[in-house]
Amino acid sequence: MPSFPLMIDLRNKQVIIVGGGPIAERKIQPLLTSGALLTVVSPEVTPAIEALAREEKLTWREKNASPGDVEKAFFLIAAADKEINEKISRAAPENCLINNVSDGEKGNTAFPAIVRRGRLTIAVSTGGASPKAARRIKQELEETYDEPYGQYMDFLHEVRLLLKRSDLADADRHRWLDEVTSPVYLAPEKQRAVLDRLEKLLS
Ligand SMILES: C[C@@]1(CC(=O)O)c2cc3[nH]c(cc4nc(cc5[nH]c(cc(n2)[C@H]1CCC(=O)O)[C@@](C)(CC(=O)O)[C@@H]5CCC(=O)O)C(CC(=O)O)=C4CCC(=O)O)c(CCC(=O)O)c3CC(=O)O
Ligand SMILES: NC(=O)C1=CN([C@@H]2O[C@H](COP(=O)(O)OP(=O)(O)OC[C@H]3O[C@@H](n4cnc5c(N)ncnc54)[C@H](O)[C@@H]3O)[C@@H](O)[C@H]2O)C=CC1
Repeated sequence: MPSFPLMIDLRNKQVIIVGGGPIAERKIQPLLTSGALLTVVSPEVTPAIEALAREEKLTWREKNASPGDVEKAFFLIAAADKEINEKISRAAPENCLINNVSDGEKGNTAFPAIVRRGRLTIAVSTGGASPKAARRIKQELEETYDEPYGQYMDFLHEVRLLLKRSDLADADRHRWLDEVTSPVYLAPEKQRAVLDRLEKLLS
């Protein structure tokens, strides 16, 4: 499927996961911090999904999926076996986002491999060519964009907010915004120096 990458706000949206095996468990993982209302419909679930249900991080409906379970879905993840996935996908509302784990072409969304460093998100998709290659490329990116990038994003955010509030000329603002994208500013002491200079300049 020709696909378009997009960041989605899932807060308070109904996300229904049909099936509770290891693949459902893997798809649920990045959704846990999305603010979505997660419901798993499956007669059996993995111990990790059961634990999430106990912790009230998701709702578990302990049953075979039926059309009524997905009628309010904003996003359906069909993660049971092939036949069930197809049947339940047909019951989803029009315009529902659908991820079909047994046949990507039968849904309208695909999970990328994800690197997260605070506000930085890097998503890798191979368009169904090779999920294992997506994983390998993700691992390479994890080494390049390592843990300090999370804190660095907070610094960039702070700089940008300060500049937005300033009455600096556009050209000067852009000069600052360019300057701080240099990896030199991954170092907290360099960040401090920039923030001090900016605060003086803008006060
Ligand atoms: C289309 C897509 C739709 C979707 O599921 O969203 C899809 C579809 C399918 N995957 C299958 C198999 C495998 N998927 C993985 C792994 C991952 N699969 C992921 C995404 C996607 N998988 C979407 C495309 C993304 C892209 O193309 O880049 C990742 C990136 C994200 C995630 O799952 O979170 C995650 C790695 C994440 C990470 O490590 O970070 C492994 C590797 C392993 O498990 O070791 C295998 C076994 C090896 C193999 O088959 O290649 C099968 C056959 C099922 C069967 O055999 O029945 C189908 C069905 C089909 O081909 O249509
Ligand atoms: N997209 C991907 O990344 C990948 C997809 N797959 C595919 O994912 C699918 C699921 O894989 P696993 O989790 O390993 O399988 P699994 O067999 O361990 O899990 C299936 C789950 O579906 C539940 N289930 C069975 N009947 C149901 C019904 N009527 N309604 C609701 N739930 C029902 C079962 O209780 C179980 O929890 C397989 O079809 C496999 O081919 C496999 C590897 C990767």
